[in-house]
Amino acid sequence: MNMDQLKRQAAARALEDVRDGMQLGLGTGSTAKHFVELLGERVAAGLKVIGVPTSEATRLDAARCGVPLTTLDEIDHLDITVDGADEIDPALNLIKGGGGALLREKIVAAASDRMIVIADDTKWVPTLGKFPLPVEVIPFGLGATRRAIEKAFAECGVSGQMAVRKAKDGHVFVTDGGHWIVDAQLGRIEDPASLATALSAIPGVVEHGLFIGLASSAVLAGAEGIRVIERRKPKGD
Ligand SMILES: O=C(CO)[C@H](O)[C@H](O)COP(=O)(O)O
Repeated sequence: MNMDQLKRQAAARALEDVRDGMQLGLGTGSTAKHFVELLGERVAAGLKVIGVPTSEATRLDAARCGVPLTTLDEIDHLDITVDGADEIDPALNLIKGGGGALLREKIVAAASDRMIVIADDTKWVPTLGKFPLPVEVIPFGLGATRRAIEKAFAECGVSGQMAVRKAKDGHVFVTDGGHWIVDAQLGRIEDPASLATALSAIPGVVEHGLFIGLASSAVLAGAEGIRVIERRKPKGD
């Protein structure tokens, strides 16, 4: 089975949790796209759901697949968000943003009762950080923001090259929100929660790709089949 078939399998497994009447967050990326397509087939067969897309790309895909859409201004919560990830650790902390949609993805995930992460099992890692960490920034004052990011990295015991993301045409990649992304090659992030807090405190940082405590479960498809991993909730949660 190739990688794309594994992604579709993970998406199909997540779809089993979707019930009539649910309000869904729709993720971004090649795995989430499978979910949107499969959801569209169920909608065509009569399933009643409504979705909030996490990017303009997903909005177009969902419309093409006949999935009814709304916004977080029109509804007050989401039942489930189904989204992909670039890395998933055993605590179900994530690196996301490889597709550049991290800001809307995090807003939508945070507005959801549950977030199901769908992926092929190559995304499962013991420690986050091999995948470059995306940090979404305001273009104004980028030099100062980069220095503040470097300081936050040093305080959290990580370091690595940073580069402003470029689009395929060589121009700077611009997010749906009109911001830029700095990708940081950190290698290993021993304490992702502390790094997330430090990055969130920097004025020019709009958002970062560390998703801490947001994923409820992960559906991982691999050669040996599908594994569903539930997040262990901290006491009192
Ligand atoms: O965070 C994301 C987009 O911002 C994606 O979910 C992540 O990059 C995984 O993408 P794919 O399913 O194509 O591997």
